[in-house]
Amino acid sequence: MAQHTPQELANRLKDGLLSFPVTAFDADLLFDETAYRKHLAWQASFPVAGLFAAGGTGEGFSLTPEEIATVVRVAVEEVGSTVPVLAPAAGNTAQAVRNAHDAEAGGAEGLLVLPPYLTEADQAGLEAHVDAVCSATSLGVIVYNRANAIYSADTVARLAERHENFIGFKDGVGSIEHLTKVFAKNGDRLFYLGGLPTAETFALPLLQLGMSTYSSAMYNFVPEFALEFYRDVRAQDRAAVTDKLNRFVLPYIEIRDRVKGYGVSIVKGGLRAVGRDAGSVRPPLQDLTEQDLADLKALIDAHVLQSA
Ligand SMILES: O=C([O-])C(=O)C[C@H](O)[C@@H](O)C(=O)[O-]
Repeated sequence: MAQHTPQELANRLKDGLLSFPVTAFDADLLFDETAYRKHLAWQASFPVAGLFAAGGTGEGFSLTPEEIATVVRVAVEEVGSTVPVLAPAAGNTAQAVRNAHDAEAGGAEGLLVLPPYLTEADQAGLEAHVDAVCSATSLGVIVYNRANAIYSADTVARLAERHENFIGFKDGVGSIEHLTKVFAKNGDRLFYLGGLPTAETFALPLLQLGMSTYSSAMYNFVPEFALEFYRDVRAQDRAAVTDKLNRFVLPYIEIRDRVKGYGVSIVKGGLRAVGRDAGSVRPPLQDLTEQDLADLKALIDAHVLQSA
């Protein structure tokens, strides 16, 4: 049973950093519950506003619906008493609705609707997809605007009008024009979170567009740095943000961009580099090469851990 109403959840999430934990796998790439619990307990020992289990960084797209239900249940058991746990609603509409039911039964506080797989989709279809998820649950629902799921300002407004439990808009595209339209039309009815790869890169400019928070993948392995970065963003301390971008974030995305899919792999690489291994990524992703991992470790050692 959720402890927050959808509006309470929105209020809690909008003013703090959001954690998107990796899903730990063992040597056979099966869910490693012990390692996952250990990772979550560490993640929740810092002041984050919410924890999104089996999101993008959590390789939700590589998990079966049964695995997603298990991962979410385990996250709620492990950290749900201290931080709200949100679950993915992924894939086709039937699967997303099933994820919503499982999440509610497992004690999650909210849902993130991930883009459906493969097919192109336009507004009426996307609206029907989100309608189905919102109607299937009393949990707060956030849509992830990315890839084949681009929600127009009007679609967002209609969904917000119809569903009290529709609470948030997460963006993974970064179109200033689109975000301006969505925010101008929907204002404070929703909260807005940045979800571009390595969201720190865009956090300060997106704050001006109404995005008061973001999903931090790097929070997985350098939580104190990520929280300090978020504080600098919210204080609009441009000098401190620029210093951290130059020192760590921009060299980090240079490594991330060496191979497609490294946006997730580099996070598991970061955990390996700081001695908190959560296993390999599942195909179609691939692990960092030895050289890329060594470069990442040197970067973390020199510019994050030294100054922590
Ligand atoms: O679902 C997810 O993991 C994401 O939103 C992607 C990342 O958290 C992204 O914001 C990042 O890489 O910082």
